[in-house]
Amino acid sequence: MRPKIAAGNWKMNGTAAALTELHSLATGLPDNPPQIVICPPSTLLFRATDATHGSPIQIGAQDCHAEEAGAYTGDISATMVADSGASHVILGHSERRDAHRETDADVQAKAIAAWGAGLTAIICIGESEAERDAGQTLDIIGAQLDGSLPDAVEAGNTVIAYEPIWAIGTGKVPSIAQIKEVHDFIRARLIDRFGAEIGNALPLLYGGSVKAANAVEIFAVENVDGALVGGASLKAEDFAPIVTALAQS
Ligand SMILES: O=C(CO)COP(=O)(O)O
Repeated sequence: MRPKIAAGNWKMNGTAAALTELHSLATGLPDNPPQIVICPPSTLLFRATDATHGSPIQIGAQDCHAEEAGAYTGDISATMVADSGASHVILGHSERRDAHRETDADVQAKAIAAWGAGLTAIICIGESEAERDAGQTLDIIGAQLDGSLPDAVEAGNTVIAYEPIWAIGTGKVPSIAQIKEVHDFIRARLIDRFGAEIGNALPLLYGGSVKAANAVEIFAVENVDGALVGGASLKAEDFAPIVTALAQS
């Protein structure tokens, strides 16, 4: 059985005042909560792990460098992320692939660094609107998967997040058939490369304008094991119903 995962990506949002959202979220969880991973900005990592200590909420970073230490002004290493008590790290988010020119090879190197520090890598892939319109979605997704995932993937060290770029922060969500098509494709590609045991064990998250209002139908899709949520993860009152929908799926 694959774990169900409700992950929140706070992006560049949140000062110390936002830590109260973690307390609120922790006190309102359903009886059998899924895995919950909140990824605040790196300035909050240590305090977020303190704030969620003893609760089922886990903490993740939004990026890490591929090197363990060195002259990389402004970056943080996987070792530093793990030192904060965080358990996960998002890698290859489309905003970093775009604004920071991250390539599949960069993402692959970062995943290896993340695993070396004991972190679970949440590896993001997704097509642009132009690529979808041109009928290239599965080619793009396949190439990103092939290039971003290292060979040494294991069931417990990696989560894949499918986030169509055109659905991020836009309120536009793919149809259920489109989500199913891509998730089934990813599952088949993973099984093809890593074998049935690992390929079937890797959790696949959908991301892009997930809200309480659409969570139930998205979580009903086969091969959707949870969500990577941006805007609706910032407030406990918005994220809690998504967590509950996943618990009940
Ligand atoms: O990019 C996302 C999560 O990583 C999705 O963001 P939104 O949920 O705000 O569309």
